[in-house]
Amino acid sequence: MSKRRLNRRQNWRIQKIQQERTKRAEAREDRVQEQLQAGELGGEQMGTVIAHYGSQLDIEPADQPDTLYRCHLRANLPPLVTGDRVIWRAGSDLSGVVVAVQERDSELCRPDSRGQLKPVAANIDYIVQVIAPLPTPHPNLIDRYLVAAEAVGIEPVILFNKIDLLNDSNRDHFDQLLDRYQSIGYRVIHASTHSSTGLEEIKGLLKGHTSVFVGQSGVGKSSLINALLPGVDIRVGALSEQTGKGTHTTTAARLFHFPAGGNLIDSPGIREFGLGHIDQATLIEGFREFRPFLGYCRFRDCQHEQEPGCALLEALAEGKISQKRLDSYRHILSGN
Ligand SMILES: Nc1nc2c(ncn2[C@@H]2O[C@H](COP(=O)(O)OP(=O)(O)OP(=O)(O)O)[C@@H](O)[C@H]2O)c(=O)[nH]1
Ligand SMILES: [Zn+2]
Repeated sequence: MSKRRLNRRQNWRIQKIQQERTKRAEAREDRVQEQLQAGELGGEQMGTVIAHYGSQLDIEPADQPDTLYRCHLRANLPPLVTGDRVIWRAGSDLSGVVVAVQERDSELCRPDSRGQLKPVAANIDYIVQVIAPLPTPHPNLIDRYLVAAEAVGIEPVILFNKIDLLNDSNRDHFDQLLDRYQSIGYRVIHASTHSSTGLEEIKGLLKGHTSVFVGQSGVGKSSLINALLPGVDIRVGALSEQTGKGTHTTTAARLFHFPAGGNLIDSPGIREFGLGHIDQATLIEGFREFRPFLGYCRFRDCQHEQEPGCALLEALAEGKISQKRLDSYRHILSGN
């Protein structure tokens, strides 16, 4: 088949899918209108998006914790994500309709299958970056996560897990590494799920806030989450949904309540957050302690390499920023 015919055929298929989608949305909106006219819906109330399944959402009423209403969305609303705060109206049998969404304080985005950034969770207060003596963190990796958190304006917290694995040969290295972040102003918590160390401090920090846990594979995220959320098997049950084709595990984010207070939003996608592409301006501003010096170099296009009058190099000479962090910035910039 010619390329042109192939293209035409693809376009036709895409159009058809879009038409069907529109038709379904219209049918849903008709149903909502019917319910509204029949007076079947309760009054407006506040709620939170706990999870979403295609066109439907699980909404938790603000005054009825742990009860979920399977809701549709009014057609005029933008796509919603886990953590969104909404105004909704209850229908019968734990159903309902979302009628409005509140402005987000923050959002996490991930590239979709076509590489376009899409929000996956909203209203997050902390990005808890879990690191451990094993697998050994690459300093660049910590900085990458910090930059990613700074870029979305969410406070990062460094959770140093598996401290039971510290010994005389690695303790000094990690003390120095973490001191560096603490002196920049980041919160660092030491913990071990094996020896139940630091869990109370974590619970205290997370209380009253919504957090996500990120970090490389094997650092103990699941172990930590299971210790903080007893009774919820984070990897299985909670993340699966019933569909016509049987049960399948979705990668969509879900919000959980910690028994000690506060919320966790979790999904496999969120755990890997932060490793995507970042432009140069966002990258350098993501080094929090560099900010007071940015814009003060003699040359406007200063690359902070060896230029005279470089404010960043002066800050380095005066000990106001560390060589390690500057090296890390350069490494990430060069694509390493
Ligand atoms: N020594 C020690 N090992 C731990 C600790 N916490 C977790 N582990 C072990 O580390 C390994 C990885 O733990 P997980 O909780 O699965 O790590 P994860 O970060 O969820 O890994 P992914 O699911 O691959 O992202 C397991 O063998 C755990 O038993 C700890 O505090 N001390
Ligand atoms: Zn400079």
